[in-house]
Order: sequence, then structure tokens, then C-alpha cells
Amino acid sequence: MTEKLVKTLIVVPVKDFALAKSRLGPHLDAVERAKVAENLFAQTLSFLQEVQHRNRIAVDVAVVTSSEEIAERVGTGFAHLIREAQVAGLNSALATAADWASTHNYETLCVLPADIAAPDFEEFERILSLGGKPLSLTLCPSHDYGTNVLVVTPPNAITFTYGSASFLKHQKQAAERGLECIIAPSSSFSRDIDYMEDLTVAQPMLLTKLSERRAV
Ligand SMILES: Nc1nc2c(ncn2[C@@H]2O[C@H](COP(=O)(O)OP(=O)(O)OP(=O)(O)O)[C@@H](O)[C@H]2O)c(=O)[nH]1
Ligand SMILES: C[C@H](OP(=O)(O)O)C(=O)O
Repeated sequence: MTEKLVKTLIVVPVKDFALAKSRLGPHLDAVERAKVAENLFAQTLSFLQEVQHRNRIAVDVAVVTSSEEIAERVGTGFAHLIREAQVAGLNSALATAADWASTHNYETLCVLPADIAAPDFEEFERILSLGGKPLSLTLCPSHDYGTNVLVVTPPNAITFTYGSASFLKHQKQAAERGLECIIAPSSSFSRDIDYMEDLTVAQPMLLTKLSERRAV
């Protein structure tokens, strides 16, 4: 059997659940915030496993984290584990992932945060298929000018600048570095879970689960 050539690595950055989702702080306690982060991570991994099973685009999956708990979970699953070189935030973790991808001969890196509210298969495959051209950056913006999907070829062609209005910063960088920049808006990838409103609008079931826990 000939092996399918895999040239794209999808990396999911994940922070320690106990430290995540601080912007939900005014409404949820620490245990609830960790539960939200854990549920979203599980949803993201199931989504990517299904992307692999659908087999329309050959991809490998990796998780970059500094958390031992998350590392243990990944260790028993289908994704590669990339350890953060140092605990220095999301951009540093992704720089480590890009180095790992280059070292392991991936031509393209796709960054998918673990907090997308409602990822859709067709939309994701469309975004991936737009990416992957030599020297290119494909960006799917969030509704508030964040970057919810990023596809870069080669993996180390940019310096990640996640944070406030990162979609605009990534776009600017593509222009400065002479990369072809493809903008791929997608309604299903436009919302990540940052604030309570995002949970209310996009993950009402999760909110119900949390209030059931409160009622016990
Ligand atoms: N590996 C790694 N992942 C991170 C780090 N910071 C954030 N992430 C992940 O990046 C994605 C987007 O996270 P953010 O929305 O910036 O942060 P968050 O912790 O989920 O939420 P806030 O605390 O409200 O900012 C999520 O999958 C996070 O788990 C980091 O320092 N290292
Ligand atoms: C990481 C950041 O996302 P936020 O969670 O702040 O929308 C971004 O998209 O650059």
C-alpha cells in the first residue's frame, strides 16, 4: 500500500485548563472555567480526528502545551505532542511548534486554537485547500479581528503575533515579508469562546451543563 504524503501539520495550542478562559472570570468560577476549556479542547480533538477520517486532505495533528495533564492525554491519542520550549505565552509556543514542523519536514502549518465555538468540516477543508501555496499565509478572521485559523507555508515564514487585532497584524506581516495573503472568512470559524456572550450564543449546551453542576 502506498502511503499518503502528509505535508500539512495542524497544531492546536493549549494552555493549562486551570489558567485558561480568564475572561469568563466575572461569570464563572475557576472550576467552571477549567471545565469550559477542557470541553472545548475535547471538541477540537474530536473535530480533528474526524477531519483525518474524512481523508479529503492529508493532515497530521499536533498539540503544543506546557501542561503535564494535557500532555498525558495527548500521549494516548492520535496527535503528536510538542512541548513548549519555555512558558512564555501563545506566540512563543507556536514558534516552538513551527520549528518542530520544519524539523519534521512539514511544508505547511495550520494553527487551530482550541476554543472555536462551532467548527465545520466543509469550511475547514475549504480553508485548508486555499492554503498551502508556496510562500503564502491564509487567514480566517474572528468576528473581532482575531485570527481563528492560520495556514502558513513554510511553517516558519512568519513571527506569530496573536493577541489584540492579530488578524490585521498577521496580514500586515504577510505584506512586509512578500507572502501571498489569502483571506478566508468563514461564519463557522468566526466565533471563538472568549466572553460570556460567546458561550450564550454559541455553546448554550455547555452553559446548561455548568448550571446543572451549580444546582447539585
Ligand atoms: N500552548 C499554549 N497555548 C496557549 C497559550 N495561551 C493561550 N493558548 C491557547 O491558545 C488558544 C487561544 O487562547 P486565548 O483565547 O488567547 O486564551 P484563553 O486562556 O483561552 O482565554 P483568556 O484567559 O480569556 O485569554 C487556546 O487554545 C489556548 O489554550 C500558551 O501560553 N501556550
Ligand atoms: C489569541 C487571540 O484570540 P482571542 O482569544 O483574544 O480572540 C487572537 O485571535 O489573536
